Amino acid sequence: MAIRELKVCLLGDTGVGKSSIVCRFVQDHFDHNISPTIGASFLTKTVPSGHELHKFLIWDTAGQERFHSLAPMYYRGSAAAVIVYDITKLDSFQTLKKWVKELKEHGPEDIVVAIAGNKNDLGDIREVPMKEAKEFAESIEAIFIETSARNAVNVEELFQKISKQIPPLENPEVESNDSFKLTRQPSSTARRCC
Ligand SMILES: Nc1nc2c(ncn2[C@@H]2O[C@H](COP(=O)(O)OP(=O)(O)OP(=O)(O)O)[C@@H](O)[C@H]2O)c(=O)[nH]1
Repeated sequence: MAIRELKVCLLGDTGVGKSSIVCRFVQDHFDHNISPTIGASFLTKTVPSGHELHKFLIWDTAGQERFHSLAPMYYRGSAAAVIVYDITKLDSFQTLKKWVKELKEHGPEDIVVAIAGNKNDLGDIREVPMKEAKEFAESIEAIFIETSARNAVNVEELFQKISKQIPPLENPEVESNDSFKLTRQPSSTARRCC
């Protein structure tokens, strides 16, 4: 079975739960006291997708404004970007829109964009209506899903949806032989997610 390496980056405001989503996806773990990412962290996970295996090379970026200028290193060459907002923070949805604009202007042309409304376990203090976010996602032809890293809701599904959006290889043999050749990845300050 062909293994395809797919670079994926996570973008979004600080505290929306990017690292927690990655941690849930890769290690099925949630840490209430997770610390903010410094620079970016890198993790991988391989999942089956049709007749292929998708090895996600996941760059979890730091949401703090002081790290914003590093982001192009992570979205450059990405097959997909997951832009995360916190459903309880309207501001984080505005930040998401800025990321969409930046990706459109400077990101890879064929990048798959997924919008994740995280912390949906906190629906009683919701500030971003699901309908509004869904309509926005539709308007830019992005994947949309609400997640809870805390309760393990829709995190696997988020990455499955991304896998489905990636067109299958026309010549799997070539990629299969190449599957362990990595393009150079930018260095980063790695952080244990959990
Ligand atoms: N209730 C709830 N809390 C969550 C969820 N996901 C993350 N959190 C909490 O939100 C806080 C921030 O989570 P992080 O994963 O560090 O957020 P981040 O987006 O990676 O933040 P930066 O690294 O600063 O960019 C932590 O206290 C998490 O425990 C969730 O689904 N539900």
